Amino acid sequence: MLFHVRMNVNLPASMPLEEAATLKQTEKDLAQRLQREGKWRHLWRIAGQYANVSIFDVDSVDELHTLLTSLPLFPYMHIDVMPLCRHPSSVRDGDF
Ligand SMILES: O=C(O)CC1=CCC(=O)O1
Repeated sequence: MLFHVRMNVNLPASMPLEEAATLKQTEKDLAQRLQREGKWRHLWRIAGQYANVSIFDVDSVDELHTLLTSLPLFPYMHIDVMPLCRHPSSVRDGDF
């Protein structure tokens, strides 16, 4: 199942820089592991914003929920999820 996910990150200004750096590094390590596993298929920065657009390929809504809520930055993100299905006019076979 494919999901389009938008994540807007909003770290509190009061957060110590070292704590923010550790959170970002932990997030990066997990995000890169999930990309290598094929779960996090696309990760794009939205230009000019501390936000990303991602495509996840997971087995269920529950798996997506577990994955998103386990992200180290989850407490500091606003997340919007859109489930995707195949467009009848698409020329791709789904393996993008
Ligand atoms: O910087 C972001 O958009 C939040 C984030 C998601 C994966 C990652 O490494 O950072």
